[in-house]
Amino acid sequence: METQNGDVILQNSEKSQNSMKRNGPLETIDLAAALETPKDAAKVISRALENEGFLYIVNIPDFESAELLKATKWFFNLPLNEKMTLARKAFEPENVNTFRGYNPVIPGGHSYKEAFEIGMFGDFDYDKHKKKTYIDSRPLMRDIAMEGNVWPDYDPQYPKFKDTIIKYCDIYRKTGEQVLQLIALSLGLEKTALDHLFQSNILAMFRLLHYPSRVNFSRSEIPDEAIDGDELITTGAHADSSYITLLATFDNWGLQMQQKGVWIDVPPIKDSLLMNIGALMSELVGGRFRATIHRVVDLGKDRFSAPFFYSPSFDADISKTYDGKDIERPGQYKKYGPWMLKRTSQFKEYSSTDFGVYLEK
Ligand SMILES: O=C(O)CCC(=O)C(=O)O
Ligand SMILES: [Fe+2]
Repeated sequence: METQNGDVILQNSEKSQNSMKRNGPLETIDLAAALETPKDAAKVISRALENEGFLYIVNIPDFESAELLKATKWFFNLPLNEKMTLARKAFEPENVNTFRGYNPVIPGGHSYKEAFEIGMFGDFDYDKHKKKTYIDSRPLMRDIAMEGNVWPDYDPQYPKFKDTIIKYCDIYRKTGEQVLQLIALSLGLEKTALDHLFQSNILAMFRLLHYPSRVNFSRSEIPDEAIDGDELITTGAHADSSYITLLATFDNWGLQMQQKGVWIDVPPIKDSLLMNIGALMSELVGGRFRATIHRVVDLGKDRFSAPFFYSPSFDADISKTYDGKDIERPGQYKKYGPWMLKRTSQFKEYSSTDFGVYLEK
């Protein structure tokens, strides 16, 4: 397997010079070239999303994964008590940030990771927080979704953390905007046809991840659900929820995607972002594109990654497919925000979060 994987990574780095060709098991698009020849890139995107459901994006202006990795490692290296000052309220009841911030490792599940999550609404605003609307003493979902970000204290040893993260939010977001237009083209629409979903106040989420390894744990400390044959799982099999996911895996293996029921390694490619789509985007395109199931396995060492979930505005209308057919779904949510919060509240990390009982539809 190692030789085979080694071959794949070699092919990938060779081919990344050469845009829009088949790239080992996955397609690649060159983002800078896609601006020049968007129709060609759109064809690659639709072929990839109809088949594997994953592709690489390379040649992303200003994207240097080493810079982002440095910031990611710096954050997770902070002492736990410092990180806990940024923890979401569910993990640290004295804190006021409910939706964005730090998620510590939760022992005992297939998911074994810590995360720092950043949204698109600037810094945490304590005055706005105090003015939140409550119904039966529970905050409105809309207010939670638009919560700002908490940041670690300024560190003169590494003053660039916040600026670097904001810079990468911007790079990912621009990449998302460009990819969305390529997707619109690939559906035979005008390139700006889907832009209205992402007009303002987008609920995109940037997530830094650190997976500590459990390989040296005793068997009794590892839950059965984290074991699949020889593999130790650190993020269980799932499809992403929302629209477009852009993922930096840095130089790490560990990501596996399911193809025809078989788990396939997704090799790292330097300075690339992996792209896949979530279940909602799959619905929006009438099932034409796949929201591919994937998981992460324990590599026997610390693993870092940085996904960005490029998600639309709270009020984006999710009731119809791109070609105007009604979408039937449990709960009949018509707007993205309530749908997303309902879905998020079902995840273990959010099980103790109060998302409010007032479900706008
Ligand atoms: O860490 C990774 O490589 C993948 C993470 C992932 O699938 C997710 O956060 O949805
Ligand atoms: Fe995922």
